[in-house]
Parts: sequence; C-alpha cells; structure tokens
Amino acid sequence: MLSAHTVSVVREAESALMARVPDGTLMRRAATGLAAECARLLPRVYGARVVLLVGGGDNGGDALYAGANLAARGASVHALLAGRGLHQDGAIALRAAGGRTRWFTDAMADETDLFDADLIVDGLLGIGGRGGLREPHATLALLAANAPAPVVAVDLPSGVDADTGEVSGHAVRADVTVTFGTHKPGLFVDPGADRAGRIHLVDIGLAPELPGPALVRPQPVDIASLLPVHGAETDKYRRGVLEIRAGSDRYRGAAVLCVGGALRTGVGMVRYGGGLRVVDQVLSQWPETVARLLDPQSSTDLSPGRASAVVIGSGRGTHPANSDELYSVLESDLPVLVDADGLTLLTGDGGAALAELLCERTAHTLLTPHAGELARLMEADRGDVEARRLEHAARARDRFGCTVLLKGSTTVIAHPGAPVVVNPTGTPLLATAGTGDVLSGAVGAFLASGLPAREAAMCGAYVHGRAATLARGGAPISASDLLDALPLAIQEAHRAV
Ligand SMILES: NC(=O)C1=CN([C@@H]2O[C@H](COP(=O)(O)OP(=O)(O)OC[C@H]3O[C@@H](n4cnc5c(N)ncnc54)[C@H](OP(=O)(O)O)[C@@H]3O)[C@@H](O)[C@H]2O)[C@@H](O)CC1
Ligand SMILES: Nc1ncnc2c1ncn2[C@@H]1O[C@H](COP(=O)(O)OP(=O)(O)O)[C@@H](O)[C@H]1O
Ligand SMILES: [K+]
Repeated sequence: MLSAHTVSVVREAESALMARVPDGTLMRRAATGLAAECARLLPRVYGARVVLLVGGGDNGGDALYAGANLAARGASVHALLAGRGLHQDGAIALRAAGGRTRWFTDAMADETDLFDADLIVDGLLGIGGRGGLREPHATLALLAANAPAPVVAVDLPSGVDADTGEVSGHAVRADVTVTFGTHKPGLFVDPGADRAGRIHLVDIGLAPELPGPALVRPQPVDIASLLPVHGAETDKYRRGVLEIRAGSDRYRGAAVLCVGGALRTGVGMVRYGGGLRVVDQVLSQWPETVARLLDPQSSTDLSPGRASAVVIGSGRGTHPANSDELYSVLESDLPVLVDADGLTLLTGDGGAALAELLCERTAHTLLTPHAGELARLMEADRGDVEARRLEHAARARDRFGCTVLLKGSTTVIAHPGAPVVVNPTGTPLLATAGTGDVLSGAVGAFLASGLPAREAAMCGAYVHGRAATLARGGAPISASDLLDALPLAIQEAHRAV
C-alpha cells in the first residue's frame, strides 16, 4: 500500500526528526532527491534551461537548493521569486552556483523565461499553502500551464490542498510531483490527484517518526493478496451466493448489469427476485441466474435459501414497498450493499427508521453513493462533496457506522477505525450510465465470497477500473463492455502476486 499522512502529522514527525539531525539536513535531503528527479527529466543537465517558481517558504527553499545543485552541474537556472518572503540561504546557494534570481510581478508576465525553459520547477507552495492561490502565484501557475516545458512540483502542486486535494481557483498542473517523507492525501484524491502527474517519493528519513497513515492507496500486489482463491475443493456455495434486489420491471437494465457484474466476478450463484418482466430479461441475458417472481408490493421475503450477501437498490424504485423490502434486508444478519434508490430511501423523514436500523447493524454493511447521492444522504452540497471527497465519505461513515464507497473521479472507501482507501484504477472511461450497477454486482460478489466490506469494496473498485481500461484498450466503453473485461481484470490482478 502507498500511504499518506496529513500536514499536522507530517509537521510533528518532521519536528521529532529535526531534533535528532543537524540543521538543514532534511531540506538538503529533499533538495538532493528533487534535483536527481529533475535531472532524469532533462536530456542532459549541462546547458539545460531551468526556471524555478519560488514562494516565500521552505517549499521555495527546496526549489532553490535543487536549482543550485543543477546550476553547479552546468544548467542555466533562473528563479522567479513570488510572495512576501524568501528563503535567503537557498537564494545565496543558487547565486553562488551561478543561478540568477529576480522578483516576479504581474507586469513581467509577457517577458519571463518560462516559454523558453526546458524544465519548470514549482516551488511556490507546499504543505504550508492555505486556500486558493493569491497573486502573483496564480499568474505564475497559469503561465507554467501555458508553457511547453514539463513541470515538476515540489512536494505537491501549488494550489492543491495537501490534506483534501481541494483546488479553489488556479493550481499548478504538474507532470511529475516529487514529494518528501510520505505522500500527502491531496496527491491521491481529485481534483488534486489530477494535478499531480506521476508521483515520486523521496525518502528523507521520516518513516520511523510517522504514525499509521490517514489514507492508503492499494497497489496491484495488495489486491492480489486479498482476492478470494478458490481451491479444488470449492463449490458454488463456498464461492458465495449473492441475492440481488436491483432493477425492476421499469428499470430492467440495472438488474441485467448488476447480475452480470456479480457473475463475471466469479460468484458461485446469483439469486434474483423481481417482477415478471425484469425476471424474464435477467434470465434471457443470464440463464445461470436462479430467479424467482416477487410481488413488487410484498417483496420483503428474503426466502430461506442460502444467500451469503445481498445487493439492493439500483433501479429498484423508491415506493413504500421498496422501503419495506430494504427494511427486511437490513434486518437480516447478512452482509448488505445498498446502492442508488436504496440510498434515496434512507433520506428524509421517511428514511429515519431505515437509517436507524442501518446504524444498528453488526453484519458487514456497505453504502455505494455517487456524489449526488451522498450529498442528499448527508444534506450537503454536491459540489462540496466533489471538492472534498475524503471528508464527506468519512462523515457518512461516522453517521451510519458502516463502510462507505464514494464513487466518482476518485473512488474513496471510508471504513470505521481504518485508514481511508483510495482506488488507483479509476478512469473517466467509467463515466457512462450503468457502470455503477456493474460495480455493485462485482462488489456484492466479493462480499458473498466472504470478504469484509472494506476489502470487498477495495477489490471491486480496483477490478472495475481495470476492466474499463482493458475492455477496449482505452477506447470508449459502455457499461456492458465491462462485463466481458471483468474476468480479465481479475486474472491480471491475481498475477501481481
Ligand atoms: N515537512 C517536512 O518534513 C519537510 C518540508 N520541506 C519543505 O517545506 C515545505 C513547507 O514549507 P513551509 O512550512 O515554509 O510552507 P510553504 O509550503 O513553503 O508555504 C508557505 C508560504 O506560502 C505562502 N502562502 C500560503 N498560502 C498561500 C496562498 N494561498 N497563496 C499565496 N501564498 C501562500 C505563505 O505566505 P503567508 O500566507 O504566510 O504570507 C508562506 O510564504 C514542504 O512542502 C516541503 O517542500 C522539506 O524541505 C524538508 C522536509
Ligand atoms: N470522472 C470519472 N472518473 C473515474 N470514474 C468515474 C468518473 N465518473 C464516474 N466514474 C465511475 O463510474 C461509475 C458510475 O456509477 P454511477 O454514478 O452509480 O452510475 P450509474 O448509476 O449510471 O450506474 C462509478 O464506478 C464511478 O466511480
Ligand atoms: K509546490
């Protein structure tokens, strides 16, 4: 797992480490790692034109020392200084190595060296940044974005909130981010993650001082170690039986996609209950489904079969009968995934009894909202949920005491008492109707196989994202395309061991 720590934790760890090493050691380590990564990005250091964007704090200091390192190796290094202060020792080191410094003002916007640069280093703000970029930082971020050279962000792209990934106004868009000591949550969560480019971690010796992470990002090998392995002795019950209560006579596609998502994730059996038309449709698409007719007005019977988990909600409807059905599912002691309409049923006055039942559950329980659904569930603003995904997913987790998988540009999974998980395989290819139904089926299959909610969500989101990319080699897909690609994504994940 890659792990990330919040700013306050990084600051504490940094103080503890600084007390044990000579002054300036950490910045020297950071700047050496930064210069090495810059050198890797240049065809050759000697003669290269490097422009440093330098803010008034230690982030600027890192850039100045790295610039001094490159200047000493023959690069032409020019620092544009912004903000109220200046890291004096860094500036002295740069000048001593032959680099130049000058203060940037808006009036110079047309005559900077940015457009002729071979490399731009963003040392405007790091973990000390607060709120949207002020001037002249905002103008410099814009100029860097319009310049052709690759941009290396120091610690994090300036304008990205280190703890949340929030961006208000302009932010630097980096090709590479060289971060120090540990990753910062904002590097893994959109919109910040989208600004970070490739992330390179420089070891500055902070690890022994760091507590457990606030956030983790699973790597292929982590997923491989979680995926269920079915030995020779397995049978359909051991693989898991998933009860699906998604789709309806009106929304038959949701049922077909959810059932397909579960079957193609390798569940032992799908049992489906619904009205005549949806049952017909499911059986004609997936004849292996064990389907039965349910009266939509009284579908509270979970039946005495051997289900090992339930997925409920998407395309199911929001009528009182659907509410009763959800109640009976939540009353069971089975692992449950609630999606879409099921989440809508939890909102408002009508949802109070359901929400209470949800909070009392002891079996694994997973909610899978997109930003709009989470906003409704938590009476928040949708844009705010999208801007600060971690915070809102964690709030919903705390409110309902269960696992929450928040879908969207970065899928995050918040689980009580554990670091938040960020899925690394998301792709905008997924932003088409019905892909969420496939996800609920896939995650449901993992729940039915016996994985706990957090791990089921982690594996489901991971293979779902990979399936989107594998389905058509990165070309546009529809939700149905995911179904054929899910087995390939699972096979690929197993191979990462
Ligand atoms: N921690 C570690 O282990 C290590 C940390 N290291 C490095 O130190 C960095 C942190 O340095 P830092 O604390 O000096 O803060 P930094 O990011 O330079 O920003 C402060 C400056 O920004 C300004 N400013 C703030 N918001 C602004 C805005 N919206 N728009 C415009 N300006 C804004 C603020 O101005 P003020 O608001 O105070 O007037 C102040 O001048 C860290 O990211 C890493 O690179 C490594 O060297 C070694 C190991
Ligand atoms: N911009 C995006 N980048 C990555 N993944 C996305 C993006 N937009 C949507 N997704 C993913 O696509 C799926 C959409 O699910 P959902 O919103 O429930 O759609 P539907 O209800 O139509 O099935 C989720 O897995 C979500 O994480
Ligand atoms: K920066």
